[in-house]
Amino acid sequence: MRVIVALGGNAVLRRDERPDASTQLANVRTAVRTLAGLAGRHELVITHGNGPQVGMLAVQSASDPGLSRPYPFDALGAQTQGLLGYWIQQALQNALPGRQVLAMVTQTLVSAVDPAFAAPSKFVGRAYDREEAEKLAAEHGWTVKQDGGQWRRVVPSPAPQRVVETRLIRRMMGEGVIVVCAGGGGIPVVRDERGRLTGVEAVVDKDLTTALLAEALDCDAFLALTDVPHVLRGFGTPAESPIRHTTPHELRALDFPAGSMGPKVEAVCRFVETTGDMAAIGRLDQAQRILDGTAGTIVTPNGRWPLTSTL
Ligand SMILES: Nc1ncnc2c1ncn2[C@@H]1O[C@H](COP(=O)(O)OP(=O)(O)O)[C@@H](O)[C@H]1O
Ligand SMILES: NC(=O)OP(=O)(O)O
Repeated sequence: MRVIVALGGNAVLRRDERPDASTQLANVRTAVRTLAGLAGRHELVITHGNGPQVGMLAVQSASDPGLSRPYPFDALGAQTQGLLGYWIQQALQNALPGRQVLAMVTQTLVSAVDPAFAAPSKFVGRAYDREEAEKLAAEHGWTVKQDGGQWRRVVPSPAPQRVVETRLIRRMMGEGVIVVCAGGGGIPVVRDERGRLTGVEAVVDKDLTTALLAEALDCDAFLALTDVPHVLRGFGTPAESPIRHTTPHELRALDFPAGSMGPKVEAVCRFVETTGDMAAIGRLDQAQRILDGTAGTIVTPNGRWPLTSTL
């Protein structure tokens, strides 16, 4: 099977952890144990989040007295692709001697007139209490929003339209290379009327970009891997219960929070609706069990996995 895996931000940096390089690298090495197992059985493409990291770089840039203005988010997104791509690539090379691994810097095309530019929604960086968040917002001109019990900065997150380097990713896969790409949803760029690309101030949702790429690369399965074993019905209520096997239709009838589970559910539904293949949301360390059908929230056109006829 050709499998695309979107590695959640939580896999690299948990909310309760300090963002030291050593902590993130240790988490990447743990994540890669699972990914290396998948690569032994399947053709694998890996994408990853960058919310915590891109927010941290933005804070550093905003507080640098030597700069006349902070670095724009396309540049910060490129930095996170380089850093996380490097860690993932090296950990995979060490885990899979003899396999070719390539972390690519990739751009994601968005529309310059996407309404998301006027309505920031993507959480980046660490969480603050309300007072601190509002103080930082006033100081730096940020928009902040509530994320669970805390507050975080939000930035525009336009819809991904195409991964610019899709053909090159496909070519590398054809050579047997394990490709790491579309990190942080890809560096957001727009194309002008002369075909030239320019970066824009945004952070694209990595699950939505992964769905797009999964389709463009003819993947058989799309796994959105995070820190929860299932999507929960009634999340946060006493009646919450895991959704195990489902359809896009059933999932779309439920409500999910915009900053976290919402885009994941939207991404897996789109992939299944467009391709008729399988997508799933679940815990990173259960990735192979998800593909076997014994873990995670598995989404297929008829709610069955492995796919069987309903006739
Ligand atoms: N209905 C739900 N079922 C399960 N988790 C949910 C649900 N709604 C929100 N969440 C939250 O979504 C989080 C995963 O989303 P997110 O933090 O964006 O993941 P990642 O950064 O790993 O991609 C979970 O840790 C959980 O707190
Ligand atoms: N860019 C992005 O979607 O990052 P997270 O998954 O870390 O939020």
